[in-house]
Amino acid sequence: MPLRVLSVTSEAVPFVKTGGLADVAGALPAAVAPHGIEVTTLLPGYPSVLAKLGRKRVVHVWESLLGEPARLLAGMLGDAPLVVLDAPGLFAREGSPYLDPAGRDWGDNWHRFAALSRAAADIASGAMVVRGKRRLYDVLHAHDWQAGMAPAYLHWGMPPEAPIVPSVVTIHNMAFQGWQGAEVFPRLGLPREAWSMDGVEYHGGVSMLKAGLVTASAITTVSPTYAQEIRTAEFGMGLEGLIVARGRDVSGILNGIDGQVWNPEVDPLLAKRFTARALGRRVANKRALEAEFGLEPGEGPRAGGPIFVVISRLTWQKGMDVLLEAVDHLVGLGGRLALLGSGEPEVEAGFHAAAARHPGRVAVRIGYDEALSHRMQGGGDAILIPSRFEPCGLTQLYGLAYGCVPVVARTGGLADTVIDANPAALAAGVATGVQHGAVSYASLSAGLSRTVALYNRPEEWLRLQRNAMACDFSWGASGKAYAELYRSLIQ
Ligand SMILES: Nc1ncnc2c1ncn2[C@@H]1O[C@H](COP(=O)(O)OP(=O)(O)O[C@H]2O[C@H](CO)[C@@H](O)[C@H](O)[C@H]2O)[C@@H](O)[C@H]1O
Repeated sequence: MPLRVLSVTSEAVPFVKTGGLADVAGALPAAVAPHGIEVTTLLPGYPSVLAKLGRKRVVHVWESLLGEPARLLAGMLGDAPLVVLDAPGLFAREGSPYLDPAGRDWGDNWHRFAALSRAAADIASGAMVVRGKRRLYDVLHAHDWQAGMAPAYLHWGMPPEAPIVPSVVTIHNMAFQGWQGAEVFPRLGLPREAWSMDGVEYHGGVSMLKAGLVTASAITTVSPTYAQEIRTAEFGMGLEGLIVARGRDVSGILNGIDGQVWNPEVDPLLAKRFTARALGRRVANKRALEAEFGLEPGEGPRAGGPIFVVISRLTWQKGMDVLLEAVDHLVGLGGRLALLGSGEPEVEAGFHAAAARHPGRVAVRIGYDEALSHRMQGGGDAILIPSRFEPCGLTQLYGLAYGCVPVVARTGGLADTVIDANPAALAAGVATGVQHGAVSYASLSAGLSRTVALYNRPEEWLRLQRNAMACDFSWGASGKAYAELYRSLIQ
């Protein structure tokens, strides 16, 4: 019989996505299935999720889940089981899973995701009856703060006769911790003993991420370097002491990418498909991208200069304010920029202003567009990721697969997945991209200059692209690593 894991997440492809968490949570079931693990995913019943679910089969009912009526609906995520928490009082809201129409966090997010976590603990401990038998899970896997309370409920909130279910918390982003004032504690349904420095209390309130980190059997994050970085004050966001204290239980497992979706040889979204051996075909995608973004076209394969692309949330984490400072330098080098993203209004406005300053050289699309992101990876020359911190990062992995050379800050998963084109790596013929130091105008500008110099040496650039495309960041090794972790917890 396969090992049963309940994966608890606030988003998962193909049902709902705002960022990389959705890609990873959506891919996890298929990544571990070859290793004898059956992952059931638990998602909140946002309207978009319920609409995609189709026929609604009720598999459990709560009269009161932290005060709200709720039911559990069954479905499928690919070939794996899915359960959806239908609690209209908490989740029947259109738009972003986390934000109200004005772009502010919903005021009851703590309640919404504590309820998701409470449901997860109940399900993992056998609340669901399948074919007359209680369905038990071997491991609960909680993603980010939205599921962080689930291990805490397993630890403090179960009746004595409940089975013991080990748990994993995966940190996809330490910057979001789900903090709320102390007044919510009595409404969480936890015993008083949970309110302590070694419990859910954090700076006089409740931290949902901390609650999970304190109580989970194991903690993972999404790259080995980030797993080290979060032990320090610079990256730990206040929780570094806890990470150090739990050091033996903390590990980093790199995210993988879905080779069915991200493969330029078969990608139906590209103007022209290509391979590492037939990179000449890639030019058609570059021309299409120029036309789509209104960038000055060039004649011949290298005319017009390199196109740098950005596909990103436009936030402080992603270093987009620094990129704004460096845009003039990028254009001065002969480069062009095509940006797709949305986020902080002042950053969006800054890029609009840069596009107005450099017509034909800088172009901006504010919004979210999955298909366009494929065309940009397939037609851009280099993808810029100047993050201040990056737990793993997925767009550099897509860039590698598409020969869109990653130009990245040397941090977190970016440091772990891109080989900098320094003299040693070039001499050895192993470079796959460009890394620059901690994000500042000076280091990013130097990285851009080095990239354009490489681009202007066509043979070296071709080598970079081919090396990049030869990298294997599919889920193989990481799926095995998660499977081994789950097994280690039930021994
Ligand atoms: N405007 C847009 N249009 C279309 N697609 C867009 C887009 N903006 C972003 N995307 C897509 O959203 C995803 C973003 O994933 P990332 O891993 O790069 O960052 P994110 O910070 O969201 O994730 C967090 O979780 C993931 C998963 O663990 C970690 O890799 C990461 O470091 C961490 O910050 C990618 O699939 C990207 O292509």
